Amino acid sequence: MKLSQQQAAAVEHLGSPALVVAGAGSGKTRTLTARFARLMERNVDSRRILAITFTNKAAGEMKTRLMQMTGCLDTDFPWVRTYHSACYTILKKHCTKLGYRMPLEIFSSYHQQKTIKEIALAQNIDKKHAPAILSEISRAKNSGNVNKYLDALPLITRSRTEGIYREYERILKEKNALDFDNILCLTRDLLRDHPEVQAEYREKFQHILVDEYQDTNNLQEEITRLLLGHENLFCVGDDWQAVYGFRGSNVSHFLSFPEKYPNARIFRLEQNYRSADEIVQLANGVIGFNESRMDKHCFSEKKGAVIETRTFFNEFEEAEWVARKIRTEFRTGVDYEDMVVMYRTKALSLWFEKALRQLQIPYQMVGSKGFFERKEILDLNCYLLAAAFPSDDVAFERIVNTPKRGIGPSMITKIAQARVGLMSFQQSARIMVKERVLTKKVHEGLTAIFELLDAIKEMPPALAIQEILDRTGYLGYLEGYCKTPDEYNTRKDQVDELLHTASLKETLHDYLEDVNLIREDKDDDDGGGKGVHLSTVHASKGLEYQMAFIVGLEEQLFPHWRSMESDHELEEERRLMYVAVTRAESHLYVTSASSRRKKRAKKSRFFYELDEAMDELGI
Ligand SMILES: Nc1ncnc2c1ncn2[C@@H]1O[C@H](COP(=O)(O)OP(=O)(O)OP(=O)(O)O)[C@@H](O)[C@H]1O
Ligand SMILES: [Mg+2]
Repeated sequence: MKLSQQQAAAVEHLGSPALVVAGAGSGKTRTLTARFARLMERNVDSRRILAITFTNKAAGEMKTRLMQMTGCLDTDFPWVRTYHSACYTILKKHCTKLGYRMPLEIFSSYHQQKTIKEIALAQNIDKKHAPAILSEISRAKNSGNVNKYLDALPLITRSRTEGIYREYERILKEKNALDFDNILCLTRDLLRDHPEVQAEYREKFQHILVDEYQDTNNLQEEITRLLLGHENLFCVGDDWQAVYGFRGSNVSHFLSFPEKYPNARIFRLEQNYRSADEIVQLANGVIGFNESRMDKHCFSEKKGAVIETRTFFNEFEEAEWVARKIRTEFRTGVDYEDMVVMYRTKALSLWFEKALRQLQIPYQMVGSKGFFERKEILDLNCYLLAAAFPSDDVAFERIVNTPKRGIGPSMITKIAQARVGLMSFQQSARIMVKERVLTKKVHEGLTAIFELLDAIKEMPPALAIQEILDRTGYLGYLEGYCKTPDEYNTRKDQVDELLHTASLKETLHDYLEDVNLIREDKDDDDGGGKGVHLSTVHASKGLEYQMAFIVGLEEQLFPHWRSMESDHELEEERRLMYVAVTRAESHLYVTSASSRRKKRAKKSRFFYELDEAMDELGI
């Protein structure tokens, strides 16, 4: 792999922690990957290098790259992972030390929300607060110090959040379950409180490499420090691209690297190898509107970008223009996979999906956490969960009357009331079936469910799903549920997709583990699909495309209304804009609509800033 002098210097550096600070497209990820391969040449065992990526997709790409470079196999790189995935592997091995047992269940966001709502109900708190409370809890955990975080909340929010938090954690523990944040929390506890475990991993990981370091949160930082038994830490990042502050990431870890590691070497890369210089300069112009930022010089030797800003009458015209443009460019030889349509919020994707479909242009959604949250996918996965984890009340409650079997809410209450001690819904229902205390219809319905759950428990996941479909007549039910044949076809396609995903795993537990780790990885896609990418800006991080469309550039949308109150948040939005612009290699189109959902829409301040920067650059 070709490297510049600066990149090579970073790759070769040994003997102290190192940080590569550089703008987008300057080859940070490439440098990190090259360093991995170089360490192998120096006889470091690839299994003893921990390389942290931001998404599962990025981990996959890095592994593929490494395989090409070294001729090794996928399995030779077991520790090229996201924080969550690496921590989960550590936890699985040692969870008994924390009072858990295998198999662990990972709570999906559906499970989290249901559980929080129920607790809120029991504590007389309006369940409409549940989502806010859940994200507060999540931020508290990722802050690294829950109590301190809660203490700093306004009194009312605090008492409400704290009460729910404690009960929520109790339930998780009782169910031997984790949520996504607990994967990190518990790994930290494990490493902190169990010196022998810490020693094991300190000895194991001879080198630690971290990509996208600017978006590390406190907990991840703490885990990294606990794992680091030496000075072989290599981080790369760009403070201009810190865009996860809203989720508790803390760019100060990045900025204070030199203080934390006084003997650290700082490397800077200035040349952008991705984009044409006009795009690089435009991106610099955009970020220039932010007050707080490190200074960086970025340039590119490539010239001749196409940059265009456009405003349309409404969202339909905007989407139609984008779709037509995509078709025209495709005809001139640009592959669909080299094009991306980026938006600030996922809700915007609809219009573009529709316009692309109309022109029969293939597309794929990047970062659509939607898949595992779709009704049909949740239904089927909850069957699998209920089979694998009889204590999972959320899953059992969802499937017990889906498809309808005459087991309505009052019956569910009855089952719930019959529980004693730590008994789960499912256990309670099983006892009622055994004791024959139910009406004929309910008895038969439950019996059928239990026969099904018992049958699929040991099956490979794809077979298990097929069995569920066959025995419950699920597709017939789904057809009745859908309002149009079109909707049914889409949902049916998702079920096929699920069968395919499931067929890649051998055991039910492997499958569920994977689903839950990926499901929560909000920036993942199903990988390898064909077509134009549709993506949130967040999910586009680290990726590159010949041609990029940034759409919906209107006030309230981008910057997002929730982030318009403080300068601090507004700057994060502007960094997001910087991320978006720097995805483009040679073509950049930026669009807005004057009216959206029949309401007047105001052009985004970023739109004007872009125009201003373009004027200055004479583009
Ligand atoms: N020395 C080089 N010579 C040629 N191409 C390079 C070189 N370094 C990087 N590239 C290419 O430039 C592009 C951007 O590199 P990379 O994705 O590693 O940048 P990055 O700094 O990680 O970007 P981002 O900040 O967006 O994550 C890639 O296509 C990469 O292969
Ligand atoms: Mg990168």
